[in-house]
Amino acid sequence: MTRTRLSLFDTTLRDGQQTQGVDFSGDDKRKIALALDALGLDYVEGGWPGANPTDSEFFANAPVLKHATFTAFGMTKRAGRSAANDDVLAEVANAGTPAVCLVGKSYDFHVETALGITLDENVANISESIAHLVGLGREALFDAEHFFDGYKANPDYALRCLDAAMEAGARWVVLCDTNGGTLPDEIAEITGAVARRLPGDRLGIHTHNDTETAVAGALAAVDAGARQIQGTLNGLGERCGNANLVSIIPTLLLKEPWASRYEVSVPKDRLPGLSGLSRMLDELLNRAPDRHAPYVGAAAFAHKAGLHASAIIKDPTTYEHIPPEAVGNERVIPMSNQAGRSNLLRRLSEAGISAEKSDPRLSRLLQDVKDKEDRGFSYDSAEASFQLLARAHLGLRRKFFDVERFRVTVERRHNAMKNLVTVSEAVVVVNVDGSRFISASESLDEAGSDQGPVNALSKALSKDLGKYDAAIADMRLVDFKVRILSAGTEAITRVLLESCDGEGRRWTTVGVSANIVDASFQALIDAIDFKLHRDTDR
Ligand SMILES: CC(=O)SCCNC(=O)CCNC(=O)[C@H](O)C(C)(C)COP(=O)(O)OP(=O)(O)OC[C@H]1O[C@@H](n2cnc3c(N)ncnc32)[C@H](O)[C@@H]1OP(=O)(O)O
Ligand SMILES: CC(=O)C(=O)O
Repeated sequence: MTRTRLSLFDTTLRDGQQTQGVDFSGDDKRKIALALDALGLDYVEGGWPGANPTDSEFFANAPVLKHATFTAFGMTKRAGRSAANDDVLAEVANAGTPAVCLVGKSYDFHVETALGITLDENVANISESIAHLVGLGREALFDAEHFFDGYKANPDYALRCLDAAMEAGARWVVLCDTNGGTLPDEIAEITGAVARRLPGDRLGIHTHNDTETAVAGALAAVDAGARQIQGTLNGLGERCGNANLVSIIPTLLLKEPWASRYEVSVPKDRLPGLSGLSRMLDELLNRAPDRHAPYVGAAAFAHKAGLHASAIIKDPTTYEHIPPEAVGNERVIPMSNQAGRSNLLRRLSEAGISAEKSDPRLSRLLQDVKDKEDRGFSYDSAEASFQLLARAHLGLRRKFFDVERFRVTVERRHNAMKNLVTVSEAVVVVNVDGSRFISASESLDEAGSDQGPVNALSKALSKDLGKYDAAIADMRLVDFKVRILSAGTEAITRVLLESCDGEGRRWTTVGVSANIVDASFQALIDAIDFKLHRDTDR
């Protein structure tokens, strides 16, 4: 069967940049554009030249893409001037990209209310803007803003706008569900109606995730005749985001009937790079990756329940829709109160700890995990603390250091500049091989900002561990989560700490106590202990 070619258009650097809280630097943009190109996307939209200095500079020093068509974004010209004399359009065209995508109105309400011009003027603006770009030798794309809402209100006018773009030479006209409120069945119905008028591969789809159906809407549009999908990495985008290409790409390559019906520019053998690409974007944005993201999330192949884990060990296809390696992810069998011996054995083997299934210590370990989870511990998240607990039960836990005592004080005082500051001070006394080390630290960073009591404790604890100083020198805390839980009639605090080392490895530890500082200290000790076990066992 001949497969139909779909075009993949990435707008992470434009619509993704419209996400609240996302602010790419020029360097971020370059890294992302090159990574998208390496994955094999057809188009990389870099932003809006002229809209802000970062985008202008990015286009002035454009990355050299090997495969993708580098695309600038802009809007149709304003009424009352020619396309050649519109300064906003001129900046977009002057970026010199091989392709330009222009957004334009296709909803009569928007033309009259947002632009305040006549319906005919808007059609002329679309037509003249696209013709201008084509005259400059550029490939032109037309993003028909609010197309679905416009079609429902006035189908003749919405179609007239598309026709104007097509007749002026647009390579693609893209139906945009700008407000994200159209559900997949309606997207399919309207896209189908348009596709019957515009056969061939010139119709695209651009969905937003306001009803959490952006991916489903994009796929429904393809089924109905759209041949280009616009989307973003990790579903970034205005408000609730755009269609997530990190979900769409593996669906098109691995799922039936999509894989047999359609062909995309991303080769299947590059899919294992997808999880890394998704995490790289989060890293650039300094965001914790979504653990539950389909395909690429750390929990996307985590099998928590005992029944699942037991079957997975016999055959992974029992509880997995695809092999995790296909998208560069990995299987995880977490430990928790939902676990049985199968989870336990699998988890131990992944940690490089061997044990016989009949070993009676395993039952005691399993019971201890369940008892501790009942008291608020969470070994499902805190894999490193689980490994230390398992080592303790199996007689494999080494004693690197002993904490004799610690003290933390929190003080609000005036500093030398007469400003009120809150400062925490911590003192920790540890024993290493019979030698006693006393360390003190305070919570102010180099800029004089208070980083809190746990930071002071962490610095004091890692300040002097004698012969282990070098082994923990590259360690840092990257995430700190606190949750108040109830255990019986008491409120207790659970602290989850995520640590990282110079090689980029991350691990999570847990502490539970009625006292937040004590809970944090337990998690800190586990974090250091885990690193020492791992690095000194290598
Ligand atoms: C659906 C989408 O997501 S489209 C992408 C939207 N992205 C962005 O807006 C991000 C980048 N935008 C910007 O930096 C700025 O809005 C700029 C530089 C483009 C324009 O800035 P300003 O000239 O100050 O205008 P402002 O942002 O206040 O308003 C937009 C103007 O564009 C006009 N406009 C909006 N869409 C169109 C269109 N398709 N064609 C022509 N004009 C349009 C509006 O009517 C408004 O003009 P008015 O104030 O004279 O009514
Ligand atoms: C063009 C665009 O981003 C939209 O209509 O949503």
